[in-house]
Amino acid sequence: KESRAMKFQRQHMDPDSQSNNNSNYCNQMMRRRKMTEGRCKPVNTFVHEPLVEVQAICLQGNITCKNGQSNCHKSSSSMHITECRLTNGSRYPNCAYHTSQKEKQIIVACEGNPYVPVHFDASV
Ligand SMILES: Nc1ncnc2c1ncn2[C@@H]1O[C@H](C(=O)NS(=O)(=O)C[C@H]2[C@@H](O)[C@H](n3ccc(=O)[nH]c3=O)O[C@@H]2CO)[C@@H](O)[C@H]1O
Repeated sequence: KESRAMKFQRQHMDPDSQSNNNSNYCNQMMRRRKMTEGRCKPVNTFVHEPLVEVQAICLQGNITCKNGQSNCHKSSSSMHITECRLTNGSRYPNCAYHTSQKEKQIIVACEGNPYVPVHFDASV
């Protein structure tokens, strides 16, 4: 069974590619990382920073998550990210995404021992 930490890495980590303005990046990556099976995941962010940098976010002060839990943490600096957003016209199984690259601080929820990111909450 895939751990929550590994699921976070599968869904949100892409340290090897520069922030991508290739308009097909999201179409390819959402499939490759298995977020278009059964349904098209509506919104997903990939982070183009080293894993250790994203894991270090969990050491930042606690803030409130969208779901009210207080195990969220905000990155101290902005990070290179790519936001994938489903286009209005896309119909499963043809999941078509807008690709937009940004530099924003990110908010993740952390859990476990070791205390690591398990959920992407938002970018600000
Ligand atoms: N505090 C917590 N602590 C621990 N766990 C927590 C906590 N909160 C939730 N989980 C769990 O996480 C799991 C999960 O998949 N949550 S999810 O909201 O659907 C994820 C969002 C995110 O993937 C994506 N998104 C969204 C915005 C954006 O900019 N970029 C972007 O990528 O869209 C998704 C839907 O918004 C679920 O099992 C829930 O129980």
